Amino acid sequence: MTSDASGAPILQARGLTRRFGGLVAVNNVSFEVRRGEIFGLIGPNGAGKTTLFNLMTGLTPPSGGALQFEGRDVTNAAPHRVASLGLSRTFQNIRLFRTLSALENVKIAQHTRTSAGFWRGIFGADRAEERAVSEQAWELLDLVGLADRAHELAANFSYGDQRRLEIARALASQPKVLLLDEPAAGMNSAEKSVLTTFIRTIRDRFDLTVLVIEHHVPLVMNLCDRIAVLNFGELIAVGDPASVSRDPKVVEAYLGAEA
Ligand SMILES: Nc1ncnc2c1ncn2[C@@H]1O[C@H](COP(=O)(O)OP(=O)(O)OP(=O)(O)O)[C@@H](O)[C@H]1O
Repeated sequence: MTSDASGAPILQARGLTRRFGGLVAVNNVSFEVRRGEIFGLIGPNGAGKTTLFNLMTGLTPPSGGALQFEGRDVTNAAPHRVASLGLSRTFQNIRLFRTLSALENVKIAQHTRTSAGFWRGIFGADRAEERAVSEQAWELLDLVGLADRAHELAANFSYGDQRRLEIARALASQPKVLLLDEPAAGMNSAEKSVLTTFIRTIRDRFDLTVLVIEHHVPLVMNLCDRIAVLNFGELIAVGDPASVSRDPKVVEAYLGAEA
């Protein structure tokens, strides 16, 4: 894990709250994420994990509280602003362009951050720019093990492969923080164990901070530097995997239910 000279957190949530009518999906949640760490977010179904990701990426405005990214207030920032500052994510329900190839999916994500823009991502930019974008896209596909299937339609990929393609696409925008919403969903056990190594590799290679929502507890315990546990919208524990897994509140709320 790396940290900047000041040791300041890269992300800081203070009292984040989101209500949907009478339901408090995220209730007064405060935590800090350190630069370079792999930070897990776990909790039972409906605990508020995805809502918290949506609050952090501007998809859902908070009902209360504040969020800082690298010391900047991003509490009410729109998704494109959050993305341009360096937060990129994948989704629990995969959001690929299903009728485009793997390569085109990655290229479009690259063009959303270049001056060329989204449409030139589809219709083509100038030669030099196109070559650079293409090289990076192939590199990312190679990294996620999909280079040999670059020209296949995303719709034809297995769940596991679609999730890897989503990660390649999220990396294409060169984020500082990568948020992964259930990256192991739909993966078999061999793919899950490869995933742990893979997430560590991309963290090191791209100097990333990684936040991960994941239901598969052994994977989270093995992968994460620290873990936050949500239950009914409230943060009930934050700490290293060993201390969190021993925490009686966690055992009762979540791990106990899994046993
Ligand atoms: N747009 C919405 N409108 C109303 N209620 C919502 C909305 N989004 C989420 N909720 C509710 O907020 C609560 C938290 O949902 P959320 O999806 O954040 O939980 P989660 O921990 O990600 O669950 P899961 O593990 O099942 O994905 C749930 O009760 C859910 O039904």
